[in-house]
Amino acid sequence: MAYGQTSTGKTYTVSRVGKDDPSERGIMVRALEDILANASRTFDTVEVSYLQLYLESIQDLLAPEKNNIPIVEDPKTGEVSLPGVAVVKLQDFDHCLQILQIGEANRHAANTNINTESSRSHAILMVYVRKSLPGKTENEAFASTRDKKTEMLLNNGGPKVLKSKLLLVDLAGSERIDKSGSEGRLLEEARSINLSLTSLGKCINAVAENSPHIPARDSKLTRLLRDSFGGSARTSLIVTISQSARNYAETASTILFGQRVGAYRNFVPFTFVCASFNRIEHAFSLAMTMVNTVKLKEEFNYESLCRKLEQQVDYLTAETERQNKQREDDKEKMERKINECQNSFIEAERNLAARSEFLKKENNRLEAEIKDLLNELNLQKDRNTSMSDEVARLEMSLNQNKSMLADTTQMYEKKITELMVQLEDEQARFRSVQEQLVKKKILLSNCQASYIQIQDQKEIDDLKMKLEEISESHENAIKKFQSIESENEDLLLEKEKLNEELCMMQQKASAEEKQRRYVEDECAKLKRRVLDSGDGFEDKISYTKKNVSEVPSAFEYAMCLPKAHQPRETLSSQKNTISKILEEGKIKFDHRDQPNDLI
Ligand SMILES: Nc1ncnc2c1ncn2[C@@H]1O[C@H](COP(=O)(O)OP(=O)(O)OP(=O)(O)O)[C@@H](O)[C@H]1O
Repeated sequence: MAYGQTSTGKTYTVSRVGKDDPSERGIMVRALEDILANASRTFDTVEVSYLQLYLESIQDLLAPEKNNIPIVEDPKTGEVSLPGVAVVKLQDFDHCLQILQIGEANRHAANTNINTESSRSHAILMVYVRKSLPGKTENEAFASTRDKKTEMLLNNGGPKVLKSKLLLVDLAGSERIDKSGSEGRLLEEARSINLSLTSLGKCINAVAENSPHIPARDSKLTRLLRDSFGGSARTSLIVTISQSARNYAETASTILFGQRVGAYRNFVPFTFVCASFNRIEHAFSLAMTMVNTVKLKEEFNYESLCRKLEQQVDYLTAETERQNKQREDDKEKMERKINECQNSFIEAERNLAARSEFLKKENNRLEAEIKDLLNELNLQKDRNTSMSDEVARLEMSLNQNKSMLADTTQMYEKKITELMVQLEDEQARFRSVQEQLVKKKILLSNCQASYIQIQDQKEIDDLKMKLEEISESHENAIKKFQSIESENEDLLLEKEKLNEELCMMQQKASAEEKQRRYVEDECAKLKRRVLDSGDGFEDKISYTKKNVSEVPSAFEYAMCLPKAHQPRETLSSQKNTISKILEEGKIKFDHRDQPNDLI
């Protein structure tokens, strides 16, 4: 075990790997080198585990993900084991260096994580050596390498295995908490380290005093080292001390600890290593010298130590005064800063109040604006409703107009049919008049023929008179026929006009239908936009109104309302013409009924 104040060279002495320079190697490497050199590759195994104990938690340095490893003690043998911890079998010395390097790197990484160069954990290298001892007849080649003990075991019987364990412990540095001024996590670490070191000291004291109870359960460190106290175990301690006068108190307590351990009966060599020595070999030689010296206590000059301690007290008092003064200055500065902060706080509060006032006003204004906008929206909604009513009314009137148009068209068609019937009647009557005319012509020619035969002048005169009458009536009939023909032509023209008007009206009706659909679409769009937002609603309403206002004039035109006088006049003239024709037809009828001799 290496024990000593922090930064006095424990890690330097114990754990350094010194891969490239053998003189840089610590005790761990040197011990393993020695063990491997004396082990048979065929029959012996050398295994290692490398752990660190930080804040009462055991971490595997060869598999750092394994943390908080439990300690198990065999109640019978008292052997300590760590289930789950990595146990690596060493192949050769190079492999051993690799393993120790890995352990060192993981310990360094752990220290960096807790942001310190100093080791705040206890590092423990466990070396398990198993030496196979072949039976008497086996492998005589190894006879020369056997020592007395082996020989003795062999003489006792068959093959055996010699088991041994070496623990190399780099303890965390002890420190005086009041002096180091550690706080927070550092304080917690220091407490944990000091606690474990104190319980280590207690255990050693107990062993030294041959006490029946060893308080090994007080800390994990002592539980881990449980099987190293007493029994067949041997313990060596390396004590590291600082050469600085400032650390005399710690140095003294470290040496006292070493002295206690020195009283332990199983203790083997007692070693001092001083960090002021540059080479470890020098330190060892000094240690060996120290082993043979008398009690350490007698080595000390307490008067000079006392003087030096007094000097240290003076220095510390001056330092305390200096720090107090600096604290006073800092306090003044802080008070000034607090005042400044208070002023700026008051200013900020004032600004906040002004800002809050402004925000209140702004809020009121916005609320009023929202109210106006809501009113406007309601107004727009009303307008929208009235627009919808207007659209519905227009739709209704359009439907009515449509039905009226259909009625009018039907009426005109009926009239046309009637006029056609009348025309056909007139044509039939005209044909009968023509037939009568032909008959009368024949009659006239017969009369002329009979006139030649009539000698009587009177008869001739009568006949002449009758002839003249007949000719006259004949001419009248021709005239009437011509007038009927012209009326017939007029009627045909009238019919064509009516057809044209009907076509026009149908076209206008379809145009109106389109107009109506367009208005409906516009209304639907407007409804949708009104629902989405009230923006631009006024413009759309006026646009729609304009479009809608044009609709009735087109209807009026299409439906022959007051603007369209022409078709109505045509209709009355048609009626007149038709009644004329009917009268003429009646006259013809009357004529037909007259006796033939009168004609
Ligand atoms: N014998 C020595 N020769 C030269 N340098 C040394 C010697 N011993 C220690 N040092 C140096 O002193 C410093 C502190 O040593 P080290 O880290 O080994 O101390 P420590 O006791 O392990 O400290 P801690 O307990 O805080 O981890 C290191 O820089 C180391 O190189």
